[in-house]
Amino acid sequence: MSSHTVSQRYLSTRGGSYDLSFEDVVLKGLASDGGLFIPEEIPSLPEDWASKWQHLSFSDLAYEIFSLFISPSEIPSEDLRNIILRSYSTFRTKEVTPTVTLDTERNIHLLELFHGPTFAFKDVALQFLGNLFEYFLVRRNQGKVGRDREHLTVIGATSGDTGSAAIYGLRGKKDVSVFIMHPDGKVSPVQEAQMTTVMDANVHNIAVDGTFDDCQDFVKALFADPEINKTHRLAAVNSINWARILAQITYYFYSYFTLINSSSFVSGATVRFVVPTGNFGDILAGYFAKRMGLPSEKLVIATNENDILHRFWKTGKYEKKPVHGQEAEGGFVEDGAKAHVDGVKETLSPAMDILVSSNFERLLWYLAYRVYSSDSDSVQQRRATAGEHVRNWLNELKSEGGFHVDESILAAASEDFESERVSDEETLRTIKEVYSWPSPAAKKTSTNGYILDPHSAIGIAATLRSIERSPPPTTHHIALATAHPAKFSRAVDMALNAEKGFSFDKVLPEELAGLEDKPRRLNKCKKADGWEGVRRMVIGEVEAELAAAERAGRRNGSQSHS
Ligand SMILES: Cc1ncc(COP(=O)(O)O)c(C=O)c1O
Ligand SMILES: N[C@@H](CCOP(=O)(O)O)C(=O)O
Repeated sequence: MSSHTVSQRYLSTRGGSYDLSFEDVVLKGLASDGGLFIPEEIPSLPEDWASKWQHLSFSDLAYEIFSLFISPSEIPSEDLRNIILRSYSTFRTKEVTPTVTLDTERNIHLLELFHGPTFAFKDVALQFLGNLFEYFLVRRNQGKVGRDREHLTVIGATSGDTGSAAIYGLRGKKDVSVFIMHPDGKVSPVQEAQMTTVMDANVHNIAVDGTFDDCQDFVKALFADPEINKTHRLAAVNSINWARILAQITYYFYSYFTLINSSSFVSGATVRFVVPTGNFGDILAGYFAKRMGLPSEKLVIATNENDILHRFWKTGKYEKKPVHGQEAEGGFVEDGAKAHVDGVKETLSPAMDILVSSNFERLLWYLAYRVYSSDSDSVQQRRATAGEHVRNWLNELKSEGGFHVDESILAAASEDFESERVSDEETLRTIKEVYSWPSPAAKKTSTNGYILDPHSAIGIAATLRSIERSPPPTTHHIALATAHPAKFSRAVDMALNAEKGFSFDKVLPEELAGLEDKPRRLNKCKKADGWEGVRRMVIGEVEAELAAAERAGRRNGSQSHS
């Protein structure tokens, strides 16, 4: 796929092929058969990529990567460049996603992904996606007024970070309403305040008395519902949306270049990325980067105690509920003192309290494509076979609560990935330990040591285990720091409150100070009312919002976008 042919088309992981363009899949989110969109081809890198891209800025690099997937016939180059520049101008550092060194001896680096508006990695993709939605809508709505204007109803589920990043990416944008469901009381206080203190009329928060998985199920049910799809154009902000994955590919390349441009990197050394994982979106972007040609020896999945992915890599079984007492790397899966809600354990890394990882379906398709087709099959046959396997696995997950893959699939999965499960206890220990490291990264902070958020700490704990298998000096580990510690005061305080000179106030950026005291707007929804209850709420609120916008003359097409 070159940047100057027509844009490539997209397939569904469940076997459908709808001949859709990039714009179609971005606006549609989920395929009609319930599957996730994947590009027909994973583009390979231009021959001179390493020398040509090595010193590019983050935005220029993003442009080069996105251009391999989006042709100028869909988004003219100048427009794509502008969207990218606008998206990353909101970040607090010039590098957008800097990589810092935590341990010079052991070659441990941290890819800091929390310098965007909401202090989490989601900003990298959601600032871009927000501007992309706006771009497509402006183009589609030219010259249209009132109810003729296309209006997007964005629906998302969050365990805390996607919600705020989506809200900040979409607040105040014309022709878009955004509805974010979060599990009531299960996101951190800062995350909840970030979402619910945004007063723009197009932002709607819904607290569901269930888990993140319940919210994610509601999203998928709404996308599958013919009734709301007839009257509303639904769009997705979760990583089911292909644009989320695409945008996350950039920082794997950018971090790789930061590392090889540094004096600590010796030619021929290998790189491993370690990724705190829940919904499997972030690490899937790393998989695409690797498949495109980025030299990363392994991708290490780091889960918290909600370890469905880790259990898969150990056993080949993808099962919602762990068997009580089942053996797992790093300990036993057992109830302990904390609550289990519908199979999800509440941990100190709440953004990863996820039972079923939605993007895993995309990887399953690639594994089935590779393992189950023979060279004599046509590409169409191979795609159909992969889709059929994914459909069967997902049906089994729905009906039986799990499925089992054979050894060849597990072996293929293990070629690119390893996995680790990290307990709460180890998370706290890691935050404390890293705080005491005299690292180059610590020197750049205003605190006495480098402070990890609990999700990033899971990445470092997994890194320390991965180092035993793949030690320095030949291997460098880049662990992804997915959120700023200020978002997760509970874990950070628990780990560091006994440390001399530590005070949480020093961690809190001015943008987040006082947020929790601001007025809030939020609706509540009972899990028992099901996705139909959410549907009623969404339809009612969109109607009220559009009527108010019409009364205020905001749907006449003349007002510029924020
Ligand atoms: C802070 C943080 N770390 C890690 C993750 C896991 O990322 P993914 O769901 O893409 O696997 C999330 C949520 O998704 C998160 O919010
Ligand atoms: N951890 C996420 C969960 C949703 O994941 P997504 O990447 O699919 O949007 C969150 O913080 O909301």
